[in-house]
Amino acid sequence: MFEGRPDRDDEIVLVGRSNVGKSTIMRELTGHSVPTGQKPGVTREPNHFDWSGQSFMFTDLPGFGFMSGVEGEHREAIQTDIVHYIENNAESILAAVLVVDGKSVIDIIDRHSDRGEIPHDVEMYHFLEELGVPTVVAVNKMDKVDDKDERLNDLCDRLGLFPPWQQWDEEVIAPITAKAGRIDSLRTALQGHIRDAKRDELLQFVTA
Ligand SMILES: Nc1nc2c(ncn2[C@@H]2O[C@H](COP(=O)(O)OP(=O)(O)OP(=O)(O)O)[C@@H](O)[C@H]2O)c(=O)[nH]1
Repeated sequence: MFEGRPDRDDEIVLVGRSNVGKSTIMRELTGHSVPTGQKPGVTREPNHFDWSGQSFMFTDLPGFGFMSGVEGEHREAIQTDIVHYIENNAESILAAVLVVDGKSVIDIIDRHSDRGEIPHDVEMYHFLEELGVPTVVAVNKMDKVDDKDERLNDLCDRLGLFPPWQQWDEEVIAPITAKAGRIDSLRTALQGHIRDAKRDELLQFVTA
């Protein structure tokens, strides 16, 4: 099990396959320097970061899926820990960011579907939906994608969202290039979810 969660009322979690750019996004969002690198699986334990001036924290969860040098069994255990972490802290999670690699996400999803498996990204998206955690899908590495609209429509299709993707823009689907600091759509989506969550909290307070 993961240990040492700081005592914060609210948090935003980042999940995604290894090497999709979660650490890079975290650095862009919070300004904190985190280990990033070519080697998949750099993040094995949750990393918690404060967002300057905010009362909540960001939690970068370990990458799931393939990790070089990590045995299948250990990989499974990390995945179980991720699911438990989200379940146990669902009450305090304001929003989740599911990060995917825009360049490879459709190929990876389809490869697993073709084998009769449920792709991790799709499973995670539905898991978060079932828990009622507002989720933004950050489609990273868009600098490597030529056919942006087609790719994003395909992704909507695989996640069970009706295309065109533009109707989910800045709420569910956020195309970004974290490496170049282009994450505005993610910021906008998160701000919207934080506002909604805070509004619900205040509503509960006045109706209690
Ligand atoms: N082309 C491109 N590369 C990117 C982008 N964002 C991140 N990368 C690169 O992708 C690689 C992985 O980035 P990380 O931020 O370490 O990924 P991670 O998801 O934290 O990886 P794990 O720690 O393995 O889970 C690095 O080489 C980054 O420079 C992007 O927007 N475009």
